[in-house]
Amino acid sequence: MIEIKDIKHQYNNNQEIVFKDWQIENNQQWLLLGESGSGKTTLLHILTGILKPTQGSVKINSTEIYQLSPKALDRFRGQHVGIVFQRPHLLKSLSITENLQLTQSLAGLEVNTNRIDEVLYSLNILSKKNNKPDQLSQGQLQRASIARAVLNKPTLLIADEPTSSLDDKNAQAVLNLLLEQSQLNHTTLVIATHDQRIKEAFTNTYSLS
Ligand SMILES: Nc1ncnc2c1ncn2[C@@H]1O[C@H](COP(=O)(O)OP(=O)(O)OP(=O)(O)O)[C@@H](O)[C@H]1O
Repeated sequence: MIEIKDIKHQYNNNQEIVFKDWQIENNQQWLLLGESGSGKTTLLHILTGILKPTQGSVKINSTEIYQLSPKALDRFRGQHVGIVFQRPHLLKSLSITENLQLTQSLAGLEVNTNRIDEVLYSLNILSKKNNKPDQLSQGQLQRASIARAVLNKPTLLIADEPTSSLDDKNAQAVLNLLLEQSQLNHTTLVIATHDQRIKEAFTNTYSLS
């Protein structure tokens, strides 16, 4: 289970942002909704261990993540949190497989090429495993970034505005991939968006006002 409690955050002297408590059961799929500037990215950063809030607690599988040392938190994030960014952010000088091997090593896990092949196969890009990122199409790159996010079977899979720059057909395809991959890997999915088109696929929503 993932739980946030009594969270408030204040950037410098700006107005404090208050987040209502949130409990997410394992394997649920949630939308995080909110207008521009309401705090979606801030909350995602707090949830993923990137930004320590001014107040409050975040528990992932009963670990209070902000009570971990910085090193332990890095490792915990590598093993328990997968993030799909708006842009892929893969290392250009490495092949897709090498990028994924790095994702395993940085999380303190053994390199497991069978697992890498399995994930690439499930996302239909196994044939690109030895290619560098600039040899992939945009759609294939997005699949590679989803592969990286689910590789270590994280407890929590987060996607920040994954569809906002896509046309209807591609937005639907990416949404389907995220839903499918979260089920396949038994991972809780949280998608932050203000994209009205994808609301129908979700029954669980957390709204920021
Ligand atoms: N590093 C920062 N320093 C100061 N203020 C910040 C910082 N990051 C965000 N803010 C402010 O915090 C508030 C919430 O920002 P946040 O980026 O979380 O919103 P958002 O809902 O993700 O917006 P969008 O949908 O436009 O990306 C905004 O008022 C923003 O100006």
